[in-house]
Amino acid sequence: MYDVTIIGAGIIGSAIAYELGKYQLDVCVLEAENDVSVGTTKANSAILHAGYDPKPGSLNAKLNVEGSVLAKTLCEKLDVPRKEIGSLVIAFSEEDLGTINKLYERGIKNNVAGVRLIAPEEILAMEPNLNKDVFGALYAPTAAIVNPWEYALALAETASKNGITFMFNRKVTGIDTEDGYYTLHTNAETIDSRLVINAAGVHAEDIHKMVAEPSFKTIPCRGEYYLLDLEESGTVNHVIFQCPTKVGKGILVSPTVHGNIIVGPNAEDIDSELLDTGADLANTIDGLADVAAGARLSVPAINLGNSIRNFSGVRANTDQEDFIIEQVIDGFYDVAGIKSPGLTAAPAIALHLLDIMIADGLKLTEKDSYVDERKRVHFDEATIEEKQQLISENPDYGRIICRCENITEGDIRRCLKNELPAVSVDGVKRRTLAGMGRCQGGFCGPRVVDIIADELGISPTDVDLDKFGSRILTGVTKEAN
Ligand SMILES: Cc1cc2nc3c(=O)[nH]c(=O)nc-3n(C[C@H](O)[C@H](O)[C@H](O)COP(=O)(O)OP(=O)(O)OC[C@H]3O[C@@H](n4cnc5c(N)ncnc54)[C@H](O)[C@@H]3O)c2cc1C
Ligand SMILES: O=P(O)(O)OC[C@H](O)CO
Ligand code: FES
Repeated sequence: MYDVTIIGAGIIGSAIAYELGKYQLDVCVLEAENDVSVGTTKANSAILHAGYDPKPGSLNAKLNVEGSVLAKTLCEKLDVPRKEIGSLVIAFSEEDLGTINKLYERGIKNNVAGVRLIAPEEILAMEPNLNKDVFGALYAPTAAIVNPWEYALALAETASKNGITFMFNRKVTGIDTEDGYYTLHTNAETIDSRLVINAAGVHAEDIHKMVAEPSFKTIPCRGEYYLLDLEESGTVNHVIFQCPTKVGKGILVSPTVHGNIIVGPNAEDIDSELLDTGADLANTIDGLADVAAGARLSVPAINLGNSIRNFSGVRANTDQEDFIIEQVIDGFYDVAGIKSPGLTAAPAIALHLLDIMIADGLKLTEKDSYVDERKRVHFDEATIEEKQQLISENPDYGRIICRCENITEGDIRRCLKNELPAVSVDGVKRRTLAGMGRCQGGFCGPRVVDIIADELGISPTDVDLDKFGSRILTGVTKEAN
């Protein structure tokens, strides 16, 4: 019997697991897929929003601002790439000026540090490639960019080191309400748990309906992106937003923590039936055309021809305006409708949930000791002396596998043996960046498949690209000489 079971290992499930890992509790995380961060957490704009956008007084506003502050310390402690580059919301008309004034007032009410309105001259000095027709902008210096999957992984790895059990390829298919506990049915074993936390992203409504009548409706909303080559680095220096509309914060152009430029997202409601079919994450001609047009309004000369990847993510929007964080029935909690700024708010959402659970009677006793730090080893980021040391200890660090991103065999083999190891080519990519470069794995992909097969002791034909069963190879086409 577990004390607490968390359903879902996205940023929300991982942030909750990280907090619960500090206490004397038996906790498990059930994740339908084969890794942390394979849902919405892996495909978003990767912005830690400053917090001027949400309605003052909402949970969304409070947890956004708190989460953005908490992320600063957390990312330092857990060695997660984060850069506080600031954001600009650009006004292109008198009407837009009215909107950024309102956002400024919201920023003040929401206690966002340092927000100010700035004039065209200052904007163009900060961003020379911006449309010269700019009327003004809202500057929020505390907005940051982050590596979202590394963030979730860092929280989950730390939770795992603190004794939280992560069970992958465990889809929750039904929940029985017993006397004082729950029985969760999965595609494998059944799990008994006193308390249950529903952090299942776009599927939170399905999980909710396993124990209670519907109380919210999910309206999945797709956002599509371009990711530009490192050559385009410097196109913009800040996160460049346009004025938000009723469908979202609009199309942004922003650096990523790896030095690429990310462009997107549009906002298109999609049929719930499409979820998990692959069609939910499709890129479309119309969607990408919207993104391109939006990006060109902000940065007229943006070089979308130098795109190395298109991708899309699905927002867990609901018919409720705010995040849904509440006890549904005794001992069962929803953390649902976690749309944007969920990535930013995640650590604050975890603490808010714990406060609710404590008020409901959960007793927390801190462990005598727990891990609260993490250090990544990335050959490419090491000093010359550290590189020499790594190679002398393990010659695998002397062999570059991913030439675009300078990732060594040592980096790849380590992530296959680490806490919560990678089990797929994309799992390796999320942990090491191998495959993230200009050729998108065209060169390094086959070598990565071989290394995974070797480490896991399986045939290359059994190596997955991403989700369980997403095989890349079907058989031998020609024998090596
Ligand atoms: C286009 C887009 C842009 C965004 N940009 C930003 C941004 O810049 N900044 C920001 O703060 N926020 C942003 N967001 C929002 C942010 O990405 C989400 O709020 C956040 O990732 C939600 O995390 P999650 O853990 O709730 O969901 P997920 O990451 O989807 O995790 C839920 C997990 O539950 C698992 N699961 C589902 N059903 C079951 C089941 N039956 N059994 C077991 N496991 C199950 C899934 O496999 C999944 O791994 C954006 C979202 C989108 C779509
Ligand atoms: O379009 P929104 O409001 O869902 O926001 C998405 C990201 O946070 C910003 O691109
Ligand atoms: S060699 Fe790895 S992405 Fe190009």
